[in-house]
Amino acid sequence: MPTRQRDSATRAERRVPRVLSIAGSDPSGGAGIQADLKSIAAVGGYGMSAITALTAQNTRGVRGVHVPPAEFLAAQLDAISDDITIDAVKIGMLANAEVIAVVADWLRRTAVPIVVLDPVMVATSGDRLLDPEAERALRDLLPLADLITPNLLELAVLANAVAGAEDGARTGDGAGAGDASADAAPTIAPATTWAEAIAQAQAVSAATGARVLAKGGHLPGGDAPDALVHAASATVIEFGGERIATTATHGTGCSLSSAVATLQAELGDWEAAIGEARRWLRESLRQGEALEVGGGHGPVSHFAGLWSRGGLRTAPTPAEIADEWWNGIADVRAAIDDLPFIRALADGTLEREPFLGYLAQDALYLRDYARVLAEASRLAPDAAGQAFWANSAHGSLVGELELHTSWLEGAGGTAGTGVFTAEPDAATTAYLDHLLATGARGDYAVLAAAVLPCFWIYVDLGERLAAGGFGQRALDPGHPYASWLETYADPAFAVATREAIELVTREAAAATPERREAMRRAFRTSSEHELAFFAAPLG
Ligand SMILES: Nc1ncnc2c1ncn2[C@@H]1O[C@H](COP(=O)(O)OP(=O)(O)O)[C@@H](O)[C@H]1O
Ligand SMILES: Cc1ncc(COP(=O)(O)OP(=O)(O)O)c(N)n1
Repeated sequence: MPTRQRDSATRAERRVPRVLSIAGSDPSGGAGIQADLKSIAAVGGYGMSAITALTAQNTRGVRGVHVPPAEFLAAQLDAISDDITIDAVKIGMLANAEVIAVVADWLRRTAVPIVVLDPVMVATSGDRLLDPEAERALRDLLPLADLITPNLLELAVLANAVAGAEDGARTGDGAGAGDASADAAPTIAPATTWAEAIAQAQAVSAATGARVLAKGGHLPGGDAPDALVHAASATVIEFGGERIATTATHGTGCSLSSAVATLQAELGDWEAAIGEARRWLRESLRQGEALEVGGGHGPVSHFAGLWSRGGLRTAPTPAEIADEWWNGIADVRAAIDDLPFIRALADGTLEREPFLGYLAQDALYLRDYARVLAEASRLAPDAAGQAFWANSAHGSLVGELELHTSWLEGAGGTAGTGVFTAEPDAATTAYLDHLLATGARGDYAVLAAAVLPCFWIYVDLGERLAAGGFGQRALDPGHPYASWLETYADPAFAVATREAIELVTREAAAATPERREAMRRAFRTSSEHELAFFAAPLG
């Protein structure tokens, strides 16, 4: 047998591999192309399928097989490869010698970097699914694969076949599958020990040049090991694992091989790809029975892990989150608008004492707010977030405190020394406690949501004050607090606020529903503190 010389470990990694399954259809959805497409998607690939055969089967067994003309399979394969770059191919059920010839011809013409061949040859009952001619054709296809993934029965057939091909040896109780004169397939004598299975895998790997994944799903006992065997490098990598007690094992071979093809295209490392595929399959096996599909051997639950970790609902977009959060504090915003402090600030009737008291509390607030922003910068997952919050911390300290100091100098709070001596009131303390505690909990997303209302509510108020939303007096240059009101409408702060909203809502869109809800709660709580803060001077 010719061997295939290539080293797939050096291939470039692909984040979302484009993976083609060449396999039969299982209308019950547990095996064949249906299982392959689910598996490819579940482990992060883009799945495609060229159908070799249609079966009529369910979880209890196969009732019939219809094989469309082989030329139509060739047309499917060419349609895909003429247009799409294929990162990996998984080959499953190949119904007859003609179909195998089409696949072999297409593989030789198409430079697919990764080929995983699951030799679907024997039903779990032990019945042969391929006639002797097809078995011989399949044997010739083996060297075109990078990885062959037989179960114990198939491994025994392949080992007999390669032994028969090399020395004409007869094994089992009949002619080897490689014997062209044999019309009836011999009874299969699968390995009875794991060591024997590994020896068979070594023989198949040596004869084909491909790696062989010997699968222990059909072994008796409490273990379900697999072993990656590569004769050329004399390596045997074992993957141990307890057998999972479940009847939902239909399509495990299909699912594993397509997951391995996908992960190999992403990771470029067979051991890592198989290890990850097995972890995913075992998680899916554990949840299979919960699907309650069929009365026989049901399917594995291909997406169980994703569903439990990522949820089932589509995540809202950042813009939708912004709308939801902003509308969710409409009551708080309306209450702020109605505050005597805001009304009096707008129409210029606010007494100087409560105004300066407000500024003093604001200055105290901003000092710790800057610390909280610096903590957000420290926790930010990327440089953009890190820089944004660090700049904001700087702006909060320098810009705002300078302005406050210029208003407060000599006004009692600073005693003319420039050193601020006022004490934080209850509203300021409560607000800062909330922010500092959120920062101390170390969840960046929740902290970022908590600091957002101070940007957003402030800018919204400033823009509406500047637009005359609270009366024309706020626009009058003779207004007693005109220079202060100008800071509310600072365009640079509006730009920073838009950036803050984008940063936070993008983080929320990528978060789990639970985390997003924690963010929303933090945002709402800070908004309520904003209300209390504005209410305090006249409260
Ligand atoms: N009950 C089980 N518990 C854990 N792993 C299993 C179980 N049944 C099958 N597997 C795993 O599923 C994969 C497919 O194995 P196998 O059933 O031997 O192949 P096939 O589906 O081709 O007959 C292997 O990784 C095997 O170890
Ligand atoms: C259309 C089709 N292809 C393959 C199989 C067998 O799948 P496999 O994953 O090897 O199956 P189990 O023996 O684990 O069920 C099939 N049934 N149908």
